[in-house]
Amino acid sequence: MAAQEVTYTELLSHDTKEDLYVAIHEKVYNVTRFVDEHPGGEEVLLDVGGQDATEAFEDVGHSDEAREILSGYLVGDLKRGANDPKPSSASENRVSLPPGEDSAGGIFLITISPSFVYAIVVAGLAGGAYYYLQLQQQQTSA
Ligand code: HEM
Repeated sequence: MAAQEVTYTELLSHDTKEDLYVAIHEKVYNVTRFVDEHPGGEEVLLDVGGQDATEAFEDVGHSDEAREILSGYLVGDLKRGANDPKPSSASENRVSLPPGEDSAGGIFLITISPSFVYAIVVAGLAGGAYYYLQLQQQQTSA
């Protein structure tokens, strides 16, 4: 089945609560039936209705579940004409990032730093204990 194409002009015309399209990562979604269910409220969805919502969607850091919900409302690919706005640089960058790269970086820092601190504390304790034992030995042999 060939993917349906939605022109930018057509996207713009679906900007009301009763008929709401958004574009995310160059795909167009009909989120009319989702507006009332959106955990982030209807207002934010109406704000980006009929527009490219990639940046707004990604800035919030939506879950994989949110992305799955989204895929259920797919209409087709966004078709930009020569005079239509280009994707914002932020959305382009995000498309090229492997999914989860941001959070993976965060997890890496969290797992590295406590173990690093732990290693320093253990080394310090071991060194202190060794020094203390040496002192005691010197005292008893004297
Ligand atoms: C159009 C497609 C969208 C879908 C399918 C969607 C779906 C969801 C879902 C399922 C959640 C619950 C948390 C999570 O699973 O991440 C959520 C939360 C949220 N969404 Fe969206 N969202 C969409 C667009 C947007 C846009 C364009 C904004 C603009 C700012 C937005 C703002 C928020 C906010 C602020 C929350 C957090 C609500 C809270 O935790 O109180 N969403 N969204």
